[in-house]
Amino acid sequence: MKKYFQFDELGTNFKTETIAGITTFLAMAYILFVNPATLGEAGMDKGAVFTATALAAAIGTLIMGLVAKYPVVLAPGMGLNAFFTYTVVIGLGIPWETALSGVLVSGIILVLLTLTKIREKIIDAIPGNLKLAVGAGIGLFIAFVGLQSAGIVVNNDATLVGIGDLTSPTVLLAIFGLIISVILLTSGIKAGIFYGMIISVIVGMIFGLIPLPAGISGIVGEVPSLAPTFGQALANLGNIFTIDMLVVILTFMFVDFFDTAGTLVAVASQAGIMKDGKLPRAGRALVSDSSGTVVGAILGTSSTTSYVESTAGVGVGGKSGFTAVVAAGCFLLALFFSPLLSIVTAEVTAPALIIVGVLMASQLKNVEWDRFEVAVPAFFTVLMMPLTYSIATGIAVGFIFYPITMLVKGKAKEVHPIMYALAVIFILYFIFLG
Ligand SMILES: Nc1nc2[nH]cnc2c(=O)[nH]1
Repeated sequence: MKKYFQFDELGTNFKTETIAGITTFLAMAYILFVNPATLGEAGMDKGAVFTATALAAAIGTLIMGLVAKYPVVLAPGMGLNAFFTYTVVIGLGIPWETALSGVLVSGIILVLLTLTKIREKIIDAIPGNLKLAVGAGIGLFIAFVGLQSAGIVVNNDATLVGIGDLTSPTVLLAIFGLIISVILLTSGIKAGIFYGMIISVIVGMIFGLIPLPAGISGIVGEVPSLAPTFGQALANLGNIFTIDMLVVILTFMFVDFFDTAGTLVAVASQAGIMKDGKLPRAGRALVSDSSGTVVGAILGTSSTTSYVESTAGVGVGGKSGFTAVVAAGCFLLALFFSPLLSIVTAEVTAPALIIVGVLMASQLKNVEWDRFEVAVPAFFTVLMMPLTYSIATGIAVGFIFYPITMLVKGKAKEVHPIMYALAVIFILYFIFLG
């Protein structure tokens, strides 16, 4: 095993890798509760989504650890679960079953694009600044969703948004959870989000905002049935042939594509496994990521993706695929803790959304802001995602601005032909569908 995971070459060992795997798991365990809460709003069965989330995370992560041998942990992403629920199901009125078929198709296309090496070519064609901006913009979008679900940001008819009722007990509980998580993370406790949630639940129970669990059966229990969601993605494939679904599938693909590219580079650089500025075994890592999406869609969850929180485990020394294998084991164990779903409410999960926003937005530091021709498309990509409540719109606006500013700056040759093609596609998208 030591040899398979190249412990000696990487300068790591069994104990460090195990601690790293547990650390990353704890840093992202919130998704077990946040994902059912978010997809539940789309009408999906929360128990089934819980099981699908844990299994998709475990299977995707196991493939990443064993095949690509990266210390990267996967789970259903918070950018795309919000897009799935709020834009696709609630906004466009598409049934969740059909939306799951869209996730499945996006995953299959991504696997095919990777196997044919087209995916790596497109990743190379997109300027680094825009890849960073997409990741950061998704972060802002997630944080905005979190602020709303906490009741901290609310509708205002004059200004569109405003501050919520800060005397409401549930809003106060969310603010308390946010502050506690921030304090823990700032003190260097990697699982700060997770511990913050536990503390909020306890405080919520003390103040009567959250029901007490009924003994041990309120904590540990049977694995919830997958029956309500399993296979729906396959059964509804016939419903995806509409223009709306075409745009939805392209968005799922695009977002997963950029998010994964940015996250893999960020985690691999931190782990010191980049070679000559490139990802070793890039194809394997990308296929592992997309396979997670395919498996997850069949089980019953929105797109599975590589998590920025993997940096938590890498921060404590994780370097090999064994870190991922340990985290995958933790997700399997977590399957037995579904009764906790009823006590992890929106006020408890909202801080997680807001803090993941901070983690993802940190990529902004690497954007070349002093180059105006780059700053403009990067800025619009980031800003338009929360303001239009659409990740796709953010990507589209940024990608339309990029060739324009570069052309005017006399740098037309630096823009890859794929980028011109994408700009035209996005302009057509706004004309005909916007
Ligand atoms: N990269 C990434 N990390 C996450 N952590 C939680 N959600 C996400 C996501 O959608 N993408």
